[in-house]
Amino acid sequence: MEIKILENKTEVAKSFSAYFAELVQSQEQLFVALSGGSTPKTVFDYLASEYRNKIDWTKVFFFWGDERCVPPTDSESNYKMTVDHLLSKLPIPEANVFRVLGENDPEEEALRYGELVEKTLPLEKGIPQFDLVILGMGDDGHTASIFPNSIYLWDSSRNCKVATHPDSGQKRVTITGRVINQAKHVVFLVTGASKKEKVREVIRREGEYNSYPASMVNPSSDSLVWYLDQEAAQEIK
Ligand SMILES: O=C1O[C@H](COP(=O)(O)O)[C@@H](O)[C@H](O)[C@H]1O
Repeated sequence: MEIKILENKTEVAKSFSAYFAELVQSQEQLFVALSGGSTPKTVFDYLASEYRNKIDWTKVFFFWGDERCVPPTDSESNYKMTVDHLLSKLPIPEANVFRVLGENDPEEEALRYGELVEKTLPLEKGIPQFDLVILGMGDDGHTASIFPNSIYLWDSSRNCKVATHPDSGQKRVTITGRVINQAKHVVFLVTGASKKEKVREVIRREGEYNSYPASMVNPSSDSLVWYLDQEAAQEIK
């Protein structure tokens, strides 16, 4: 595991964007699973303004690692956030964007999306292989939409499952552990002081770490990078 500690969210965005651009350049095509959350928003803004014309976006295929079960116009939608901050500003073909249909029945959509991922991506040991999975970590240690009270979803034999937010009861569609850990590269983007305790526990394997889904991320490729700002990294320095 590699840990990059940057000054602030903007520096995280800069550093990750440079890594992303290199990755696109090194491959003929790049299958990426995006996350929602606060840090990607800044990263997407940065990519859109600084890399709009520096990346061949026709080589990039966007999927989502998790989505809230709401229409694509809802302010809670991870897809909407990505459109507003990134996709609407890029010369990327519509056919390269594979959103989770959050407006559909959650169980049917989890099945459909899992099958879509399986028929579109290359398979490695029978499991769809993303080139890059981008993850966030919630203050409670959740990642994608696998929450601590439903950590069993991690080990599902399916590519996608329906998850339920523990407080709001909102349904989500999430990729499962087998897909995350099969990716060629996995990146965590985590910023802010509210994450510092879980960052320490997960990275140092301390306290209740094994009840946090984020601690199950361990790609078989061994390529795992944590992008942290100073605030999130306070307790591991
Ligand atoms: O609900 C979600 O939260 C996590 C973490 O988001 P953050 O705002 O606490 O950084 C995110 O990774 C996930 O995609 C999103 O749906």
